[in-house]
Amino acid sequence: MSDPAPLHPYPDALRPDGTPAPHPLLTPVLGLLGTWTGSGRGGYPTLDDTFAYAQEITFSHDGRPFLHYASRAWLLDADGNPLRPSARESGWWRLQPEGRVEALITQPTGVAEIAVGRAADGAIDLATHEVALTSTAKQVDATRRRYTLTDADTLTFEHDLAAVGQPLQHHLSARFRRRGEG
Ligand code: HEM
Repeated sequence: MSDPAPLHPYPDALRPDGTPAPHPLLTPVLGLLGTWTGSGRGGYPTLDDTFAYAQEITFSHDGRPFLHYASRAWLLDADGNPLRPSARESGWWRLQPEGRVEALITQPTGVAEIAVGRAADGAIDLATHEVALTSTAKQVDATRRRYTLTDADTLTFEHDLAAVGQPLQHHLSARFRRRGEG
């Protein structure tokens, strides 16, 4: 008789040289695979102060031409200690020919973004195609996200935001190091 609760037979891979082999369309984003941790600073004209935060990001794949993306951030106090949980999001980056990316990203704040862009030469640039909001979400009109691999183990991130009546402008910048496995 078969096991009623079998392990998933197709676990996600966090490395380009793991199993399953990445789909060829993932070639322009292979450098992102894995878990990244780092910290950054953010702000917005509507906020009294800028803030410091830490963040963990994971990109994985299951052999098909999309990445699973998950991010969790937490705010830091002036001494760099955790203050409280902050933004979370997760989604799917669908890779198309010539490094074109279609990303679907959802947040627990009631925001669902579809972003489009391109991955090339270690940089991924995504801009909003459409935003859907739940009835209680804050107004978010657009974002722009730029990820840059400055070397194999270092990732930088810039995030611009058009929201709550403000035009597109800086919300976040961060720098991450690849977290070793095991
Ligand atoms: C690492 C990721 C992020 C961090 C650490 C972060 C942090 C913050 C913080 C600290 C605030 C001030 C309110 C509060 O204390 O919670 C804020 C406000 C806000 N953030 Fe972010 N955020 C992140 C990502 C995003 C993303 C991806 C979006 C939109 C797609 C976004 C949209 C907003 C909006 C709309 C506000 C409200 C501004 C206002 O009402 O004045 N944030 N964020």
